Amino acid sequence: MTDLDAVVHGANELVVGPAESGRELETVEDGAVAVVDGEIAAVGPTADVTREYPPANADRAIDADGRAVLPGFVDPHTHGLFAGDRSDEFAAKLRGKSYQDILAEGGGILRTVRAVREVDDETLLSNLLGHLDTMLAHGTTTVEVKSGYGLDTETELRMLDVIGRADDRHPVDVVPTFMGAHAVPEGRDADDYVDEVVEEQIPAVESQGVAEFCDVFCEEGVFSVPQSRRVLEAGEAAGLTPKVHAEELAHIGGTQLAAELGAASADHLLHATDEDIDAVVESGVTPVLLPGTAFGLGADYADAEAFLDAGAPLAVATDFNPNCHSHSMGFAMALSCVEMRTTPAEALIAGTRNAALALDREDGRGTLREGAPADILVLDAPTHVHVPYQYGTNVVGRVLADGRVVAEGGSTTYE
Ligand SMILES: N=CN[C@@H](CCC(=O)O)C(=O)O
Ligand SMILES: [Zn+2]
Repeated sequence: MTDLDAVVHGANELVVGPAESGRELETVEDGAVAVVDGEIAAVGPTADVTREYPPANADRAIDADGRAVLPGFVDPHTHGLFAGDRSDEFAAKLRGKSYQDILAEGGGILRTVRAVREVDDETLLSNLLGHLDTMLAHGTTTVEVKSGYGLDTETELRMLDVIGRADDRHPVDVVPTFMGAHAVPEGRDADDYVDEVVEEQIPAVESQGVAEFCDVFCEEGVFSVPQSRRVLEAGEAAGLTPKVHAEELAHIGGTQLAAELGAASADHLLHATDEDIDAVVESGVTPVLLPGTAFGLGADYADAEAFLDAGAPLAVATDFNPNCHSHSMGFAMALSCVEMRTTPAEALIAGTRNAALALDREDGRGTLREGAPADILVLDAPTHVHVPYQYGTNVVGRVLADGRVVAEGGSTTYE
């Protein structure tokens, strides 16, 4: 006998996933979804789904009662594991200090590195679990988390170990990325540090099997394109799929590097050119835009429309980190609409199915199609438009991860 985990029925609007065009949504009016063994078993009109899967037979029957039902949000770019407090830098930026000034004075990433090296693993784990709870209550069911606040072999491995432990313990699916090349440690030369990343850190990460992706901060004054290429090629040889922080503060060619290496994603892209956009489309790299970062930096936003018009599977992420302290994909989608002029449907696709593509997830994640993991949101609102429309408000009423209710009314409920 199959185990009918859940039936969610009576949705005013059930979002199945992107329609053929990639920019519009396939939705069902008065929709329902049935979950068997943690996966979507059926999706369609309530009358059809409940005929085959009667809610009375389910472990959990949820009457959406005229609300919207969506796929769980996928956040494909965060630095969600850290220690310390950098709220004073937020205030300093408001007084005119730049992100680069702060980093050059030993603040920013380097300050978080000092804080992470000082605390024990249990503190790191409890910090991350707390952030995952907040993300989950805001509808995120899959999140990528990078290392990169260790900048030495021991601490990078500690971070990846904690990320793995958090994934084992928490209902959010956590995808681990190694980012030893996040900054040049204090007192070190960039080339010399790249040698360490390539010769020591990557082999250690490979031998522990603790990361899936390898990312690099390819940026003026941080790692050049040749240095980034060395890191990413060594990562690839160790089985780590490349990702690139590209053209965030200046244009130096990180996007072309991502295209050349067939990276899973190129992220930030505030200064991407038309040639860069063509290159990501031709090479199948997923562009990940981080509007929360532009918001916090007071920078110009990336040109989302140009990526969409070129046919790219545009993704958005929170970039949650001490410099961009937002856990909320809903806020990222609101900025996507208001500041980058995407439609609410494009923003939702960017934060669900396309975000899953940026993490190389081909299991239907980010959709409610048959066979996909049953990560389901029931909003406290009638349509997906309310996610960006009610900016600053958490409209996620209930969250199911793998078919189990794990958050309700803004709080987690899992055991
Ligand atoms: N730009 C590099 N890394 C992060 C910021 C990390 C930090 O400031 O701690 C980003 O993606 O925005
Ligand atoms: Zn980042």
